[in-house]
Amino acid sequence: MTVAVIQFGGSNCDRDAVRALNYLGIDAERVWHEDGLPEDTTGIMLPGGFSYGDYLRAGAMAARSPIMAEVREAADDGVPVLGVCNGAQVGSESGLTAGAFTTNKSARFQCEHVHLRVENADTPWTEEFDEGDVIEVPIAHGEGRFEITDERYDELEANDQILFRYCDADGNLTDEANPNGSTGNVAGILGDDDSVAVLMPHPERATLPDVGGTDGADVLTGFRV
Ligand SMILES: NC(=O)CC[C@H](N)C(=O)O
Repeated sequence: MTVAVIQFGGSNCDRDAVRALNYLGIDAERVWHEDGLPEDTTGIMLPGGFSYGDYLRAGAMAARSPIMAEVREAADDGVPVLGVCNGAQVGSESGLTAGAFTTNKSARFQCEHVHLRVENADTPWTEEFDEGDVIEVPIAHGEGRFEITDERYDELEANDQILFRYCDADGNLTDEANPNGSTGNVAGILGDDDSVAVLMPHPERATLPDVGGTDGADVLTGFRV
């Protein structure tokens, strides 16, 4: 079982991701996007960073790398795919998931710890949790505000595709707890299949006990399924 952590020019969380996955006993390796997916790929992580300097829109250029067609094919075959932060932006820009991540309401880069409420605990990424559980993980982004049409938002809700929402420490969905102004406090969503997920917060930065919190570990274990 090997998780391919795909590195684009400007990715900067690929090493952290491999380290966090390895710490959990999950085999993972960095894969340069031009090299294509290795044969033995059993999971795919799109890591955080600033692919192509976030030019045009964050994730827009990486989404057009030929490897993303392979990622889509693998996702269609049921290979788990997790996009984190810039990886979430790449996932949404490539159509793996709905909506878009746009400039934070503050118009600033924000680096802070946030609380997330588990909205759907019946997915590979959240099966260690119960619905309504609150976890604490870091965010670090300038373009993390989730935007989507009302119609598509209703579809996401109806299909249980909302994975995490920003909340306060008690699980309340307040405006103050929504760091970037995301529609419906949405922090993470599922693709058409629950084996595909994207989220703006960084579970890999909350996995190793010595770097501040371990609440993200149980998200990454989704790759074990
Ligand atoms: N940590 C990251 O992945 C950075 C996210 C992103 N490129 C932004 O600032 O919006």
